[in-house]
Amino acid sequence: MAELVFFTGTMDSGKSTLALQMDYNHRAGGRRGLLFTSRDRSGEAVISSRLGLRTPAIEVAAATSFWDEVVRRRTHAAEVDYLICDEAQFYTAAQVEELARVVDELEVDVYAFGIGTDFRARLFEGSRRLVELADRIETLQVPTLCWCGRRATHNARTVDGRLVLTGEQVVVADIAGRGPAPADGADQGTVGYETLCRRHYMAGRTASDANLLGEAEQLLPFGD
Ligand SMILES: Nc1ncnc2c1ncn2[C@@H]1O[C@H](COP(=O)(O)OP(=O)(O)O)[C@@H](O)[C@H]1O
Ligand SMILES: Cc1cn([C@H]2C[C@H](O)[C@@H](COP(=O)(O)O)O2)c(=O)[nH]c1=O
Repeated sequence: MAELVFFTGTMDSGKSTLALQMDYNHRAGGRRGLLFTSRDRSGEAVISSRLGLRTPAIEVAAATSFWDEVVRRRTHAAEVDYLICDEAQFYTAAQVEELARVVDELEVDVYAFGIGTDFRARLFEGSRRLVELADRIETLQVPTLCWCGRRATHNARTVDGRLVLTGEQVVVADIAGRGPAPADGADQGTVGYETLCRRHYMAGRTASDANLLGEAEQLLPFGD
């Protein structure tokens, strides 16, 4: 029986790596699949892992129909056994519903990968629908860590290292300090992301706040 599985974790938790490993193993087992992504950080239609792997993928746009993509290939006698769907947080609820239909009516396995929540700790539309519809939800095994050493559970957006809570929901960028700053953040400071534990996310304390405080404490005029 085909299934819809949602693999989720914070940014940088290994989702794209796992997506490419799943594809590799299924392909090696003689199955045929299609790879999809949406707004990959590289700016290209690829699934890219920070471990250096990258594989071309079909870019998911607002008009993309997963049903049509599978049916068109099957009409031309091409088998499709599974779909790998990266950056699934960016898919619409209707697209996720279509993925569920592809599983149930076409018997195609769908493996979806994405972050759950945005920089305001609100579920993305695609992730919400996946949580609601998936047969299984798997949390990535290797935890990312907050600067304090606790497991990171939240994706904070930073501008010049400071946590921000205003802005567009979608701003494609990397963990702060990795990769080029996105063009739309160029004139307002450098936009990046940082994974934090809930305690430090709620307190709005990023690694650079902690460093600044550390430096400030070292400069305190003890003895005065
Ligand atoms: N140089 C490295 N050596 C070992 N592991 C690395 C290295 N660079 C990245 N990684 C691993 O890759 C993970 C990020 O993988 P990636 O698939 O890009 O994440 P995601 O898609 O969830 O954002 C990191 O959490 C880390 O475990
Ligand atoms: C939290 C958050 C993230 N994004 C973007 C930033 C990255 O381009 C992707 C996540 O990529 P990853 O492979 O999981 O590292 O999502 C965003 O647009 N808005 C947000 O709030």
